[in-house]
Amino acid sequence: MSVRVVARIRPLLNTEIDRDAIVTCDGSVVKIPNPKNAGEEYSFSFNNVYDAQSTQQDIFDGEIASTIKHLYNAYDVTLFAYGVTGTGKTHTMRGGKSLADRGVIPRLLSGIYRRARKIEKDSQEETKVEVAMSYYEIYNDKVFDLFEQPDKRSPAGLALRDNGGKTVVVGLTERPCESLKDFERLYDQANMNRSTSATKLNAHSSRSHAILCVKLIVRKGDTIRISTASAIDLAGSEDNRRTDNNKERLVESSAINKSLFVLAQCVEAISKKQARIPYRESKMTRILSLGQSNGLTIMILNLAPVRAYHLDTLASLNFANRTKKIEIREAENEPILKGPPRSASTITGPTIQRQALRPLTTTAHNSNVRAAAPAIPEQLAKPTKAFSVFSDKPKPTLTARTPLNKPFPSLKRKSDHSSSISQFGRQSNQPGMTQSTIENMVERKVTEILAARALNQPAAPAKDIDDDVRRRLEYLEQKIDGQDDDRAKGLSFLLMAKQHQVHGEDSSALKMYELAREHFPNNQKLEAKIEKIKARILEKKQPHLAEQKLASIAPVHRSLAVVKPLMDIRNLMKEPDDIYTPSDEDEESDASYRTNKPRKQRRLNTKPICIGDESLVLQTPRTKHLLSIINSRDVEQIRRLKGVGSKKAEAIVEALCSTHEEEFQFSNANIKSLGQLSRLRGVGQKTVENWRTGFHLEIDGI
Ligand SMILES: Nc1ncnc2c1ncn2[C@@H]1O[C@H](COP(=O)(O)OP(=O)(O)OP(=O)(O)O)[C@@H](O)[C@H]1O
Repeated sequence: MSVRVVARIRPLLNTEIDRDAIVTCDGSVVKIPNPKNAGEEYSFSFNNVYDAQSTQQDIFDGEIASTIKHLYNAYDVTLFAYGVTGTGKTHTMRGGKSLADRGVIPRLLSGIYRRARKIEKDSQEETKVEVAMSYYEIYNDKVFDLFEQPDKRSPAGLALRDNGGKTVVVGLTERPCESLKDFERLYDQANMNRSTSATKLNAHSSRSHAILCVKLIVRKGDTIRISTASAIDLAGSEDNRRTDNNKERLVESSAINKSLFVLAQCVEAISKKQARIPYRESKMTRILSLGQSNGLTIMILNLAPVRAYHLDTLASLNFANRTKKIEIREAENEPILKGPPRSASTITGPTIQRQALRPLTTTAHNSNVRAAAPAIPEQLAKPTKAFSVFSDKPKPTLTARTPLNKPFPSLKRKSDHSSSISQFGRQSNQPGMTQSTIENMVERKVTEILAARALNQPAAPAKDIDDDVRRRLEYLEQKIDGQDDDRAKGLSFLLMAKQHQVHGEDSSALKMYELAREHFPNNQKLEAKIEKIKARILEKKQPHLAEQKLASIAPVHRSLAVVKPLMDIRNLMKEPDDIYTPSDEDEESDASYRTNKPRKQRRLNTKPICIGDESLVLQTPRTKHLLSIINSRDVEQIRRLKGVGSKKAEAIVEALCSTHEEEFQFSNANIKSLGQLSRLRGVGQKTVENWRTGFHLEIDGI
């Protein structure tokens, strides 16, 4: 099933006037004029469109009410509101205080409790339903628990971890909610902790993405079924040229724009079937993992009807158009069979519970049926990416199942879920899984798990360098490990600056470059960049200056001057960072290995240190650990590296011990670098990179 995308056009606000309205709808099609040619109209078709007269009840009845029964059938549900700032996302998701104004979240909860009471009553209390919630926000790319007051938050926020292919927030509070009243009290209280402020475009603008997770637990006899409804109110993108934002607002808004930019890139990559989807480039996209979760996903595209939003609205419509092509596999969560008596219920315990790791919109908690399958490690339940993309051509089967203007079709539960294949979680739904595929999968997972465990063992100390050098290396490594907060901040300003530049927002880009300045003092490239942008802004303000400048250029160079800005933009898109040049100290040794360039000789204490044929360069903990595994010559350890079976491990050890391997005749034939390792018989660069990245370092951002 594809992501269901519905649009909602908000009414005109008091400050807006009728004749400025440019967005209209016709059935399930949104229409908007071409900004360059008012006579031409663009049409965007969605699963449904709600016009300005639509009420909160209409949206709930049309889109959300039907998801309640899917939740009770153990499907996860993800709802998210997307749109420019001030288009009505919070109004749609949360809404106002009066009964009629309540948004989809309180209505969803109300429906969940109503059904719970009915199920409990009909089963004469044999079936029990419990509800728990967690609620957090992503503010300036940091995750904060909304059950914690802002002044008590740790400035670094909560960490994200990958757990069996799912992104989890570490240390999030989960609270049981026994009744709708309970929920409303907690929800209102948590919303007070949300980061909002007045901007020029919205008096109560949300400055963060808010993610509410409602966990539904249905116990019947020995079976427990858990599903999660995630409701996400994304912060709105905004054009800083229109907002007059001050420095703080500008930083917030750049973080919001950056995450939405990454989200758009993810959707673009998915729709182009690219192998790499840049989920990890922002916390929001990591958490949302659009297209990766099972169950139902509904995106509500909020639109303002007026001309002031013209270009933004077009951008949103284009984004939504691509999003609707993402296909998500529908899969219900497996039941958990009750094992030995539970020591304490996860829900009915003390009022506040801390979770070490918890899945967000995902199904991990259900995918292991331990009583039935004790021999399989639980990490095997890690899912593969579950998305595929439709082509633009409509597929008849899909149209039949997801007709326009119709809520979700009913989802049939598959009857063979308890077969042995179901131990593999989402994989169990894939048709045509042969025994050997399963075995390969098991082997791969076991290898990954063992490699991850191996990584947690302390690295073998390098015996072949003197203490002084080791101390120096350790100091430098610590510096890199700590990611030098200041530098990281500077880099994020640079990234934001570039994003603004790509969008042609020179003034905002300039502000960002200026903010980066204090983190990279005396950086000549940065200073030059700032000067260049200043000149460009001036040129825009005083075009005659630009004309004079152009006139003074020889004709052959003139065309280049016109082409150059375009090339600049292309280069910007290509190059991750052209300003920050890492110093010798913090450059990873792996860089030269990856680019195949001749290794730069690096200096520590001005003295080059040579071991064997290579200069000693800094190695990341990951690289060091990989080399220590290889140099152990232990088949058991090497076998655990990604993609290495017993046979390959033996061949590697043989190559290492071979007297013909002249490359490794130094220092007891230990491998000193990734480059050297890649030249080992039967290895190669790709394999090395695979091994290196195959480790599951449970460190945020790696
Ligand atoms: N359907 C609607 N009916 C009536 N008023 C609406 C509707 N949608 C939005 N509004 C009003 O428009 C204003 C902006 O809405 P809202 O705060 O929900 O926008 P938003 O998209 O969440 O903005 P931001 O991203 O800045 O948080 C509010 O005053 C809200 O009450």
